[in-house]
Amino acid sequence: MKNIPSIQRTTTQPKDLVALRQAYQGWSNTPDPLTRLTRRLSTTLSLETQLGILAEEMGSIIPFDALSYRHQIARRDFVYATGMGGPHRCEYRLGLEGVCYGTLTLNRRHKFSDEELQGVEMIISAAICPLRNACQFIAIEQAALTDALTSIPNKRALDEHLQRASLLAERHAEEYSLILCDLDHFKEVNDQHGHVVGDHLLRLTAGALETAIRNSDSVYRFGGEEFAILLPHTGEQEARDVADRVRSAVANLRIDCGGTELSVTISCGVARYMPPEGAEQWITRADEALYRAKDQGRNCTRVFATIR
Ligand SMILES: Nc1nc2c(ncn2[C@@H]2O[C@H](COP(=O)(O)OP(=O)(O)OP(=O)(O)O)[C@@H](O)[C@H]2O)c(=O)[nH]1
Repeated sequence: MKNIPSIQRTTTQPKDLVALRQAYQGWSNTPDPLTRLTRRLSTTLSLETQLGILAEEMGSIIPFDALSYRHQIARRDFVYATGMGGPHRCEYRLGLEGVCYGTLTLNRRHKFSDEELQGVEMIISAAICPLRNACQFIAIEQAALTDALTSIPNKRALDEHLQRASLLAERHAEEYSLILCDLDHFKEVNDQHGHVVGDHLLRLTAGALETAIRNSDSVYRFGGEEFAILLPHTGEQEARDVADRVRSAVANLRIDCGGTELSVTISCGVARYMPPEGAEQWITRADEALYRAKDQGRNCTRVFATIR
């Protein structure tokens, strides 16, 4: 027969198996602190868990009073700290192949000796690759939850947060409201001024929405020209006030289109979470309220009214 590769059977050499068994026993029972550290670090991609392991293994060799780590990953500050400080400090910028993966600081009441500092550096060298992997994992997770055009959380992030909000609302009898906002006649902006201006307007709108809300609220890009705002501890009336504030923030935006100034409006639909409905039904009710706002003239807010 043609085109069938011949498979050559190889036999395992008993001596290889013996060597493997010995290596495994050495590896699993190793008292070598660097092997133990890297083995433990390789079991997780959680940066927080890795830093806990690093602090434990470091502390068993070089005692310290406090260890802290700081890094900005995907526009967010990641901070880890354990123990209470001391006046003596050694600080390391963790770099690999020209990329920084955070700053590690150790504090102690007594000065670090040169031998101890060398020890810290050896431990960091062994830990840097797993730490880099954990940082990259956070960045990838963040990217999957972020809208590439506006850099605000995307629909996937909204779905996750709505699920959590509906659970919390039921467990703690807390009020949550959702606003869906949709730019009015956005197609005309694209048609008349082009997609570059349309994209710019979407970015400006995301910024205006973020500025118009409280720190505890969050904005998401829900779809093309549609945004969502999740408001914890907020009832219908308060949510309507926020929606009106958002509308006026968007109406105040101005885009210079080479001599002419472009301005836009946005319509908003509000729905308070009604247990025990799920996230999907909650969105559907906010969408119904938005549909009414569009249908009744745009640039207005409509609330899916509930009876308490
Ligand atoms: N520039 C740009 N346009 C987008 C993007 N996503 C969706 N759109 C456009 O947004 C427009 C939405 O149009 P419609 O759904 O008709 O809505 P509208 O023109 O805003 O009308 P109303 O919502 O009824 O007021 C379409 O032309 C899409 O192509 C994007 O990322 N960038």
